Amino acid sequence: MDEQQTKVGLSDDELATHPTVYAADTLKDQVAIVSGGAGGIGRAIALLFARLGAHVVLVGRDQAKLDALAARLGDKASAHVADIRDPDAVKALFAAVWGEHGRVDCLVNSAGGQFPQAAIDFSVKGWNAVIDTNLNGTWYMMQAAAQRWRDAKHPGAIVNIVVVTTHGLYGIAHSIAARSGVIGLSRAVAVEWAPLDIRVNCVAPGAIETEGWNVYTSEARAAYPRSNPMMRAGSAFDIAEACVYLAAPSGKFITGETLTVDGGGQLWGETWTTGKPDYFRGG
Ligand SMILES: CCC/C=C/C(=O)SCCNC(=O)CCNC(=O)[C@H](O)C(C)(C)COP(=O)([O-])OP(=O)([O-])OC[C@H]1O[C@@H](n2cnc3c(N)ncnc32)[C@H](O)[C@@H]1OP(=O)([O-])[O-]
Ligand SMILES: NC(=O)C1=CN([C@@H]2O[C@H](COP(=O)(O)OP(=O)(O)OC[C@H]3O[C@@H](n4cnc5c(N)ncnc54)[C@H](OP(=O)(O)O)[C@@H]3O)[C@@H](O)[C@H]2O)C=CC1
Repeated sequence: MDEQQTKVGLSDDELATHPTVYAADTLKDQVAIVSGGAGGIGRAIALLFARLGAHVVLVGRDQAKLDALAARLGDKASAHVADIRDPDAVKALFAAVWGEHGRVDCLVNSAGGQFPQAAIDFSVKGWNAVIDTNLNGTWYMMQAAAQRWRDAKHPGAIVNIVVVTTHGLYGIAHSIAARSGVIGLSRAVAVEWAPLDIRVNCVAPGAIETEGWNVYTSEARAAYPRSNPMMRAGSAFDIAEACVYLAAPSGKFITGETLTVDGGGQLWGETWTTGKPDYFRGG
């Protein structure tokens, strides 16, 4: 953890007024569950989905954080505390939301994260914490959403926020493993759940400036904007618009796909979350 716990990324006011390509009624009357909904990327998603007409159910572990954002959004949002790693809590969440709204149209899984560390030093507990959060937790949410949609004969769309697993992100091998699992899982159930009219896609963000970056040192963070050919970081709003694209009718013929939003970082550039080892500096 860095000593500098600074505010990074766009403010709520900036997110709420950022120009968008989408029409104001794109998600009219829909209900969207957003895990990690009060986090950096999740709150951008929540603010945009609400702007486009959806009611957003914000999910996380911190009631006060969720309540603060829900208060800002008024009747466009509600706050539900749940740890996605607890399958019973996840079931209770879906029961409560269906009971309250009688529908869910979309699930965005943005809850997740990891700590940066050389893989060779991972403890069993640390490995399990990251796999449990990012793979198991995401799965509990996906399955609970799909079971409800099947039982109600209601169509649905899932968008899983993952990381770029192909190239260029070092120091978080546990998370790469978990997210590769989510991408594979999404491709598998995209087929199994097509008969249920459920689409499942992923968004893989590159370096997106959010408060989530506070788990990295200032040295590592300073290099992130130079980790792609655009030579800048992306914003949480870029990810929010990608999620709308996949969740809304614009994505109606897309399933099992991973949309990478990384300024080309998977093609050129490297991200060392633990600092670049001398070995790779050349010389
Ligand atoms: C461009 C860059 C890419 C950016 C990508 C992003 O995602 S940005 C957004 C990123 N946002 C985020 O990543 C935020 C979300 N991240 C998190 O909530 C946590 O990182 C979590 C996913 C591990 C969950 O943790 P949790 O709630 O389960 O609990 P816990 O904290 O108690 O840890 C459990 C165990 O893990 C181990 N361990 C943990 N830290 C370290 C460490 N520094 N060192 C070594 N090991 C560590 C340790 O074994 C610990 O147990 P111990 O030894 O304490 O008994
Ligand atoms: N920012 C970036 O550059 C990138 C981010 N990502 C991924 O995008 C997603 C969102 O990241 P970002 O918004 O930046 O990070 P944040 O840390 O800001 O947000 C993550 C959110 O997840 C919630 N969360 C974590 N664990 C749990 C849990 N067990 N149950 C419920 N909620 C949980 C946290 O809320 P609380 O702690 O209150 O429960 C937090 O609000 C993450 O999966 C991240 O790894 C991927 C690539 C790059």
